[in-house]
Amino acid sequence: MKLSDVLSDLEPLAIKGSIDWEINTIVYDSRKVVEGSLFFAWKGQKTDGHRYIVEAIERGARGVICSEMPAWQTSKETTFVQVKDPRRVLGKVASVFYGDPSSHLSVIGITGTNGKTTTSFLMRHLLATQGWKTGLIGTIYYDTTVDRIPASRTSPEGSDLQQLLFQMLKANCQAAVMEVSSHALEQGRIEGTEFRIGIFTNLTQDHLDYHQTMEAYRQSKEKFISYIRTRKEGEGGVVLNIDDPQWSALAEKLKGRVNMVTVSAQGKPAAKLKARSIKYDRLQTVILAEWAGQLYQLNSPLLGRFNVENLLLSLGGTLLLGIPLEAAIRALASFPGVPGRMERFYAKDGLLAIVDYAHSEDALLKVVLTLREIQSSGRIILVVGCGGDRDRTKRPKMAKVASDYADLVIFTSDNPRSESPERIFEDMKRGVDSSSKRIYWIVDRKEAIRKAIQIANPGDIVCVAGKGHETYQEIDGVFYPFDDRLVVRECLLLRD
Ligand SMILES: CC(=O)N[C@H]1[C@@H](OP(=O)(O)OP(=O)(O)OC[C@H]2O[C@@H](n3ccc(=O)[nH]c3=O)[C@H](O)[C@@H]2O)O[C@H](CO)[C@@H](O)[C@@H]1O[C@H](C)C(=O)N[C@@H](C)C(=O)N[C@H](CCC(=O)O)C(=O)O
Ligand SMILES: Nc1ncnc2c1ncn2[C@@H]1O[C@H](COP(=O)(O)OP(=O)(O)OP(=O)(O)O)[C@@H](O)[C@H]1O
Ligand SMILES: N[C@H](CCC[C@H](N)C(=O)O)C(=O)O
Ligand SMILES: [Mg+2]
Repeated sequence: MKLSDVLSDLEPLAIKGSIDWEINTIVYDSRKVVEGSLFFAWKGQKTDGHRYIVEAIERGARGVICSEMPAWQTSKETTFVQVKDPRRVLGKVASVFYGDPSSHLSVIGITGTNGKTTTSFLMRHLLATQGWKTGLIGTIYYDTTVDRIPASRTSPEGSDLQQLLFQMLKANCQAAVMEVSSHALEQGRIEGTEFRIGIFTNLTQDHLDYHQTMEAYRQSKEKFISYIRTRKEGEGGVVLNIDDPQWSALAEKLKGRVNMVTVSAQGKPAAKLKARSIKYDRLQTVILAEWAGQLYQLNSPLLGRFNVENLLLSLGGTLLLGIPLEAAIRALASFPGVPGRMERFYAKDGLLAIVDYAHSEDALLKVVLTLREIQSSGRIILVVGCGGDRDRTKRPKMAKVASDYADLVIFTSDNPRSESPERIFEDMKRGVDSSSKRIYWIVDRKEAIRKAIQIANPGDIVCVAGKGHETYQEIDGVFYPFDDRLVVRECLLLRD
């Protein structure tokens, strides 16, 4: 494909050089440039991509898309196209370059603060059991059904996303399930992608380091609506969790304009799909759900009331795709779970340890409330920390939830990144009575987990929250190997 073929999608402000040459590949990182690349340069938070234009040209970039034309001349023959926002056009151009893959796939996007990964795994499982070959893009990995690569971010940059969708199409996938983060919506990473279904989980505090206010955060999530295909009659649709006040307001706004399935784990009468009763123990959850005036029993190995929300949302997605509800409900019983989400481990003496990914106030609250409900007499021992270089205001709130609801808390490190763990502790201490005898502060996460499992009695539950599936501890730009699940297993063995 030639540069001239994507020019209208670039919405150029100015062009210097030839547009009559074949694009080999589309790149936004100078370190990945190869001969014949079209390099996109934008001003980021850490650095300015324009600084790397020379390097990109030296590596073989044939064209540069930038927001500021360089003042200097290159000795090589390079085309410069000036656009208003290079990042926002990246996805669109890449979608044209890769043959508009999303228009040939049923793309199901999931957004919201918590539950995206869980709902996306559920959705893929449901589609797979109906014989749909389905790719997956999200926090844990990108799976094209041919390749599975660990994810660097929840929602990939525009050109990476289009390439993944293209590979899924090449592998004869019918569908792709994707987590859509608020960062992606804000930065336009999903430009050029057409979604058949959009699922909205919930909206609670997170990422205020990036969005500053909850209103800005909400607005970024709401942008997702405009990417959902509603052109043809009966084509696209949205699934909204109306237990969340933000999404129930959105449901009102969208009424009559798009196909919609509203769900409620709290059994709200206005919801189309709602839980009428929920029972669960340490092993499974049993839900009586109502749809179109009929009751259905749903059994799931997933633990926790919050997972009822995720289960109903995924069923809502399959309903919009025309999959019979009975078949989907049957399939849910065999769902194997999500790595690092309420993942259970047992010691020989019966001690239950749970590894979970709760790293926001709401998620942590939902998790400890679940543990309270399944715990009969023993204690809840919680190991948790707060991430560095992330929303500082959630730290005292997370610490308060931990100390209010758990019997014993060991606060520790969770990816301190460029911050000192002690300084993160200071922020957390604002939410708790740090002199409490029920609270320990141990920077070394391995030590913290070891202590929790060591002091636990067989009837207690130890919950290690925040890192879930992660296999590293990020300190000062270095990713040290670290896996809560491995450490927990190791410590449980030591109890024998
Ligand atoms: C806040 C944010 O979204 N940051 C991402 C963003 O950074 P940025 O635009 O500010 O870019 P930058 O690092 O300043 O660099 C500017 C440009 O120079 C380029 N560059 C840079 C160095 C070089 O040698 N050559 C070069 O060309 C970069 O590729 C980039 O195009 O674009 C970069 C390139 O794609 C990402 O690496 C970076 O992710 C950082 C690592 C990150 O931590 N992002 C997190 C917060 C994130 O995106 N999270 C969401 C939500 C998670 C969830 O809730 O599930 C996600 O979708 O993962
Ligand atoms: N529906 C829900 N409501 C509240 N909390 C939830 C819900 N589903 C999951 N959680 C909690 O949030 C944690 C993260 O869940 P999950 O990974 O599914 O969400 P996510 O939206 O993908 O998160 P992230 O944006 O960090 O990738 C879980 O480990 C659990 O503690
Ligand atoms: N997507 C989230 C993941 C947080 C995971 C937690 N372990 C942390 O590092 O805070 C983020 O990047 O903010
Ligand atoms: Mg996720």
